[in-house]
Amino acid sequence: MSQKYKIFIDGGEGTTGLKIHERFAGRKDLELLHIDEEKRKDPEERKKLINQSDITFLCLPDAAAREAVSLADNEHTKIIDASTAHRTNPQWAYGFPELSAEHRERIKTSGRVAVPGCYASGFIACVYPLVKAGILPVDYPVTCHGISGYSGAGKKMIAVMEGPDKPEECYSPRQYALGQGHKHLPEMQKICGLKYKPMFNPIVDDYYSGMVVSVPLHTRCLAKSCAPEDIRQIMAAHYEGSNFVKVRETGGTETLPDGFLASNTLAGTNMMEIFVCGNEEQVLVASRLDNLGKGASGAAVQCMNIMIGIDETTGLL
Ligand SMILES: NC(=O)C1=CN([C@@H]2O[C@H](COP(=O)(O)OP(=O)(O)OC[C@H]3O[C@@H](n4cnc5c(N)ncnc54)[C@H](OP(=O)(O)O)[C@@H]3O)[C@@H](O)[C@H]2O)C=CC1
Ligand SMILES: CC(=O)N[C@@H](CCC(=O)OP(=O)(O)O)C(=O)O
Repeated sequence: MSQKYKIFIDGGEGTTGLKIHERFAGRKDLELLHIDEEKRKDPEERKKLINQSDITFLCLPDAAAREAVSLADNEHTKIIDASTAHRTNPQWAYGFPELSAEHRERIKTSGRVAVPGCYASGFIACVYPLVKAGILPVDYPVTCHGISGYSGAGKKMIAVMEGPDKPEECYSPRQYALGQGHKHLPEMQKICGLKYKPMFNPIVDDYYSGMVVSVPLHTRCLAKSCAPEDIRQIMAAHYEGSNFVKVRETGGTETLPDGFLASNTLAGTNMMEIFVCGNEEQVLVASRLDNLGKGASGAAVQCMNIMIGIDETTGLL
């Protein structure tokens, strides 16, 4: 390989940034640009490296991600942003290539790619195909439940959960965003084309990473009456041929040991699994993924691979 892509990870010492570093181990087609430890928050130094790079990853809080974009002052550098800052910005590609050929093409040709939120990835994976197929009406009052490992909240929560003064309540699952203002709601609604914001009930639990996102549906309120197997077939057709999104062969609880859908089994991978369970009246569509994998660093590297023309089936992730 003659050309090496110059890569800078802004926020490379954070949870998502470190996972991207891990994914790059052994990649001979990439040259990583390193920032001095003491200058890693210095806008001048970050600006220099951003503009030297072919591709910069932003693994930063939203405000710092916006600042980083403003520091890029050349036509060449492509930016892949893991934060929430640009996910509903029409000038940015939404980095979920399995949604449609148009999404994949936009990622391939864009200089600015926003990586989907972790819960948002799980939700959109379940809902987008059903809206597109005309099964889920856009004015359906959608509800969503999510359970995530604590790494989803980044370094600060990891320090609390793994520190010596871990509060007693952190040994239990904790529901949050109770006021229905979670930061992923805008992208969930916009990308799926829903008329109303979904009700979203996230729970963070006492394990490191992995998540399950589920969407309960009353079949009588769908555009046409659907059994779980009909919905599973729609999902399977949508994701047919996908390397990283797999729709489980059999619906119902048969695919799940003891009927439990564990949240941590895809940790460390870029995989997502879709399950369709329930009965003629009530269907549950659920996705399982790693919040740090397909929900963050895996998705970011997958987008980069698409941008530089690497075949997904090579397994470089
Ligand atoms: N964790 C997850 O599962 C997911 C995270 N994301 C998103 O990715 C982004 C990063 O998240 P995550 O890795 O979890 O967060 P972390 O808090 O673990 O890491 C953020 C990193 O950014 C650094 N940082 C903060 N401000 C600046 C600045 N001005 N200049 C340079 N570096 C800065 C922090 O420095 P310091 O080390 O000093 O704190 C830290 O190393 C966030 O926007 C998050 O919402 C998206 C999907 C999933
Ligand atoms: C467990 C936990 O706290 N999770 C985070 C979501 C992390 C994430 O994905 O943030 P992005 O918006 O950058 O995607 C939360 O609910 O805010």
